[in-house]
Amino acid sequence: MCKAYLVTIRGDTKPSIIVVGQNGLVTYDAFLLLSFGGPEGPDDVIPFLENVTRGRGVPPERLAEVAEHYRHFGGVSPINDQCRALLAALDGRLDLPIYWGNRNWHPMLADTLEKMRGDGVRRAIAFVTSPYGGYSSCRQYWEDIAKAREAVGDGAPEIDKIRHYHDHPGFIEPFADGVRAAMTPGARLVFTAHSIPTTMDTHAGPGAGAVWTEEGRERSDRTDEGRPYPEGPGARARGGERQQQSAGGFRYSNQLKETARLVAEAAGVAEWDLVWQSRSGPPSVPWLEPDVNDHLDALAKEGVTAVVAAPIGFISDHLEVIWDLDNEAAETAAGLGIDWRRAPTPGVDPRFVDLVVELVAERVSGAPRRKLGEIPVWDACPAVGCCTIPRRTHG
Ligand SMILES: CC1=C(CCC(=O)O)c2cc3nc(cc4[nH]c(cc5[nH]c(cc1n2)c(C)c5CCC(=O)O)c(CCC(=O)O)c4C)C(CCC(=O)O)=C3C
Ligand SMILES: [Fe+2]
Repeated sequence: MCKAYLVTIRGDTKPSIIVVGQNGLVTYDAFLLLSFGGPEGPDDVIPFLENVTRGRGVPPERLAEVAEHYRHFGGVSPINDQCRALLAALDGRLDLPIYWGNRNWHPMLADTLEKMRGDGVRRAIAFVTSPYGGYSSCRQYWEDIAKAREAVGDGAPEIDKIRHYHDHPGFIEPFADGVRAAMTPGARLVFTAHSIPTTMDTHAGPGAGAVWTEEGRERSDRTDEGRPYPEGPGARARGGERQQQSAGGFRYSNQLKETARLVAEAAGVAEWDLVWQSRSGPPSVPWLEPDVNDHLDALAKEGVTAVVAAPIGFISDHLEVIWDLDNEAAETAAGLGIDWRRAPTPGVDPRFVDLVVELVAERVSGAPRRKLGEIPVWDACPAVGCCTIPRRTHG
């Protein structure tokens, strides 16, 4: 016996019907892999970059620079084959038909939802290829879903998004193995993640989102989130210092600090840094710092001669990993006489593939929630003001 409820899902314009099974769980009839997308050839590069940066105020010079990074790889982003590999690894593992849609390049999410509607899919559970909260890594995907559903119109499938998994053992353990294998005595462990504008971080998660009430008065929805995350012994996480003075937000940098701490603990490494990479904004707009290249400079001055980098901001070897780290940062390190090693990303490590299967099971059959950290996670956005930011990231 099933019950139907009328609910409003975050980001959706219309209320939708949720079918809840006997056990009180929502019933899904499809699985959706939701990713960033990337060009698949030289002609795709510019239109892809235009999709990524529409309405964000990214200057043409920055686009030309990033286009050049893609051209080093024949205009092909590695992210698509990584999605295909994950889909192949999931084949036969889920009791649901599997679909794939992207934010910025084909297969575009709206086309996928159209196909799903044609196949009779009513409600799907989506796995997003970013483990973290924040505007770019979470809320923007909710917005993409809402926009794609609107484009498809009547009968577009309802989409729920799987929770953040930054502290799931299936994400932590592959990184920890890679770090353990790469560490040498005296090497410094340096975690990296995509930099974001500091305002995006101060507004990440519930707590910092000021919302307008019906009376038109501004108020803040505050929860436990928003307090500075305690740093582990020996840890020197950089960036996001302003959280000491503020009561809200910081879900992105706080989750990254937690991931870093968990990976370091699992790998048995006492001293580590968390720094940022792939910044794209102008100097006039503050983004999370220090940049990994500046940090290498500082480490060289401290006398560090070996670095192990672990790109915990990414689930697989995105362009940011193979260009910004494996080329740019590696070159910086070489110039400073630093021995540079990079730990692998999870990719299709069997534990990471199991993580996807497990997170689906969590939602469809109430399997226990496995998480190693203390920062709470939710199945849906908990607050109206979650991760709101100014649209323009470049001033
Ligand atoms: C937090 C975060 C993630 C992790 C979460 C997630 O995975 O979603 C991420 C992932 C990715 N970012 C990617 C590529 C790009 N990001 C850009 C621009 C930006 N990223 C930002 C943040 C993030 N980005 C921000 C604040 C901007 C400024 C403009 C804006 O506010 O949107 C630009 C425009 C040029 C530039 O400005 O650099 C490109 C081309 C690719 C594909 C890589 C591949 O092809 O393998 C992936 C996985
Ligand atoms: Fe990005």
